[in-house]
Amino acid sequence: MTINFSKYQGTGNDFVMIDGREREIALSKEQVSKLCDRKFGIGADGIIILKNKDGYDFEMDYINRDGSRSMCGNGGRCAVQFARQLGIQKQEYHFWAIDGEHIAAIDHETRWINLKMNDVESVKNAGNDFILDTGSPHYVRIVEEDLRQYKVFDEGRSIRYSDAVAPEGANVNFVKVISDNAIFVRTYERGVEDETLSCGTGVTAAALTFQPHTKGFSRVYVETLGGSLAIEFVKSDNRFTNIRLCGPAECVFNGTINV
Ligand SMILES: N[C@H](CCC[C@H](N)C(=O)O)C(=O)O
Repeated sequence: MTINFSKYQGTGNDFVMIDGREREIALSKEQVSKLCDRKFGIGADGIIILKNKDGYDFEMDYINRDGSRSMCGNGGRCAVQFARQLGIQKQEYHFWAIDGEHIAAIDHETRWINLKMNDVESVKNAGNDFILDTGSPHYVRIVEEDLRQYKVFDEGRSIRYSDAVAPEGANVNFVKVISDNAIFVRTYERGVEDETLSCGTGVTAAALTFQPHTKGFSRVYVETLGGSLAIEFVKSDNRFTNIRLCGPAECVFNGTINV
């Protein structure tokens, strides 16, 4: 199958973007793996297929490189930018994803995309750690040591396959607090089965939980290995609403591939 694609990245989390609006794109696990392979393929953490959806500007179908599906926050920003590249020009984008409806807008000054994430109704405590779903399942651990030296892969993989998050598993986020409104986050991603340079739903989960006693509106600045992001939200009791994941999304190159 010959596929035209665009390679996008959102703070270093990278995706093969495919326009599936006029043509049904059905990829096998082997084809997904090949496209994401960093030596034998294009190289990406996952694939995003844009589809038509009645009542929405588009539907975003995110596939991890192991073939599993989930919502993807960085991917959602890239999908909006890709839709604009395809000629869907809107002030506000309404799209459908595996976890429901999302609204997004492009800030033409900063060129950041502000993506509304679905509400988070509860956070589960696991010892001093947190478990929550921000469109995909997340485990959040706040660390005291130097996060740049931390064994993210080993520790992350161990938690990802632990009973604490069985049977679906979870993405695992390690958080170093910088200040009362800034954190540094590194993430082991389920479905990629490695650390990624950033994880959108992950930094959202980290921002919501690193200060358990906040109330009302917060804007948290997040540093990742792949770049900077900001997360806004309103907290009341253990519920989070008006969650916005704000950050860049850029096209790296366009191409054609046989897979
Ligand atoms: N690997 C995640 C989905 C992608 C999450 C991440 N890329 C993001 O930006 O939210 C999972 O299967 O739960």
